[in-house]
Amino acid sequence: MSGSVLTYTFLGPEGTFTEAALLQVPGAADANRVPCTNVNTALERVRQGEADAAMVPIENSVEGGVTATLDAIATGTELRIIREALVPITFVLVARPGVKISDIRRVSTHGHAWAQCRLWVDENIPNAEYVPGSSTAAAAVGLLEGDVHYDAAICAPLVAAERPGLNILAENIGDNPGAVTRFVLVSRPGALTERTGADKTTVVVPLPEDRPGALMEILDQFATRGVNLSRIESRPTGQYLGHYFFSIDADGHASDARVADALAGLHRISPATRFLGSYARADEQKAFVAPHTSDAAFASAHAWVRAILGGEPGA
Ligand SMILES: O=C(O)C(=O)Cc1ccccc1
Repeated sequence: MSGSVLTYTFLGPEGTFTEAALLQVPGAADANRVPCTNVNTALERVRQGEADAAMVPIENSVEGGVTATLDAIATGTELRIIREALVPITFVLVARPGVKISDIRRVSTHGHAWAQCRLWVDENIPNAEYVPGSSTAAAAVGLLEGDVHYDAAICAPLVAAERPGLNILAENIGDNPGAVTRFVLVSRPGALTERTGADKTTVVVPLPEDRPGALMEILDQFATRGVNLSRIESRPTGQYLGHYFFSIDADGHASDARVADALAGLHRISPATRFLGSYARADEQKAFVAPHTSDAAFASAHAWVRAILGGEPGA
């Protein structure tokens, strides 16, 4: 970190979809942008205070949760999501000049990109072997750097456009034309981000063990308070077989009474529940709030209970 210029880490190198997400953050174009070879390193630099925030992929409309990110923010020193960004995803197949589609034996890219181009690969290069890459851009740049053991890469159109040494062999090769990836900007815990009225709250809830109906109890905390969920995923804690946590996105902000009440309920059921932040929704969609779950309804209910406890006649 240097002076007032912010430092952001991201899953690099230059040209990843993650960098495109970072560039949506106001001021990021003029900030210090530090590419990292994996999500863990990007987050660790924030934990160590070497960067102000990290942009990392968290959820894909085709492939689902990005497990490396879900796991990295669920454990270790606490972090906070302060912002989200949505990036439409389109893929191209690139190779060195002279290489034809029929020459391709091995293809490298990020695992999520490979998973999203399955139909095109099966139809056009069915015998191609997959070589895992740390990112789409790293796979593409590798082709230019020489001694790699693959003949083609799948990456963003921008990477190819910026590098004359890469030939585009096929465009729009993603199986789903509407594919979108959601990225989150992750910082160290600090003041809660401001409520906008169109917010999202992310929590990690370890599932209490040997308790019938524990998952239903967790979901009930949201349901009875009229809080809609937009993502729920179970992940193994990695400690032993059968031990899981749930990673959950809920509509609303921790300062909304219905969300705060749901958080308190989660803490009672599972005291190791981790609050990962409340932040503005990228699509600016406001949550539907039923009258009986509004802030006013909670305030009136709490006042009524206080009156009872104070020995006043109940209304
Ligand atoms: O590898 C990249 O470019 C990334 O930013 C990760 C990724 C890969 C595939 C889809 C969306 C994000």
